[in-house]
Amino acid sequence: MAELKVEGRAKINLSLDVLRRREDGYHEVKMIMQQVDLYDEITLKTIDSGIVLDTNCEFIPTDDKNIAYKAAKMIIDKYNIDKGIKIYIDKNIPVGAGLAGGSTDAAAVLTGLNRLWDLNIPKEELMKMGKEIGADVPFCIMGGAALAEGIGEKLTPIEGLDSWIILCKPSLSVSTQSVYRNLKVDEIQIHPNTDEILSALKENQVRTVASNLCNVLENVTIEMHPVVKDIKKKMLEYGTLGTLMSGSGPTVFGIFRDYNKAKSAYDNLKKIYKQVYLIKTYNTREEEYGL
Ligand SMILES: C[C@](O)(CO)[C@H](O)COP(=O)(O)OP(=O)(O)OC[C@H]1O[C@@H](n2ccc(N)nc2=O)[C@H](O)[C@@H]1O
Ligand SMILES: Nc1ncnc2c1ncn2[C@@H]1O[C@H](COP(=O)(O)OP(=O)(O)OP(=O)(O)O)[C@@H](O)[C@H]1O
Repeated sequence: MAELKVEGRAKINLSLDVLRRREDGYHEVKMIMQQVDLYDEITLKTIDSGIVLDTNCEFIPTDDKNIAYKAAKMIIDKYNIDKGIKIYIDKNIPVGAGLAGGSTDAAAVLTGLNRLWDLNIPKEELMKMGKEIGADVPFCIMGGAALAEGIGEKLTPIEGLDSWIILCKPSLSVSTQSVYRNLKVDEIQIHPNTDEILSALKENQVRTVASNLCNVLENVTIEMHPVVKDIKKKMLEYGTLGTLMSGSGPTVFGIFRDYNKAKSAYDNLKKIYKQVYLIKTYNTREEEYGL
């Protein structure tokens, strides 16, 4: 039986601005997304019929509530596939962390099944399908780094950041919906300078990117979970160039140019927090794999 392994990478938000609340409850955003080299490994195996999902992670559903399952169902229904699929998710990305862990699994299933079953679905169509599953899914399909607008689905590929990243997640999960719900768009005090970050990225000016990091959801999550602020403080104490909460949180990332400084900060954070990762940004786009 045909089998394929696909990697689904996590993302961080170098900036996240919210422009307005829409009638449907979603928010119009303007954000800079960057993939990082922390990934779930998804194994896809063709079976006679049905969708079977299994994982090494006790915190995610294995039925149709798993968005990777939803992605497979969407492909099977839309393209009248007369086969089934067995999905195994080897999870490395923390769950409910602001790192698009679920979205990237769904994206990996969409692109993976397209390849496994030679469906030749254009990338734009896969991204459209992805948007129906979640706002972060189209970016996870595109990969690399992008300016994201609309609800996050209008993507412009950009020059990515080349640096070491430390991710530090406190032992709690955050519901993205509750963070957006608690955001008062009219009362946002400081908005990111998105253009400044974009031009710094073009020149690979890591320091300028690091000093302009800004996420308007950060204070909402800090209000609920002050530990996010503590981690940011520690990151600065341990020498990061800049630190920010990713997405709706609660994961905090820190940017480092120098590996030795990053390693020393990692060792120190590891003494306090359980989920700490030292990784690099990831800038290879999926076109380079011929997906
Ligand atoms: C916080 C980010 O991760 C930043 O990249 C995204 O904006 C959220 O992306 P996501 O988790 O893929 O979002 P979805 O799964 O589509 O939506 C989860 C919930 O977040 C809220 N949501 C999401 C995206 C958006 N632009 N506006 C919103 O208000 C909605 O209440 C929605 O019910
Ligand atoms: N394949 C999946 N991986 C992780 N979580 C999933 C998956 N499918 C469904 N979920 C559910 O989605 C919720 C959020 O998980 P996820 O890890 O995607 O959050 P996140 O990292 O905050 O994502 P985002 O940054 O896109 O908001 C969890 O409650 C989880 O049970």
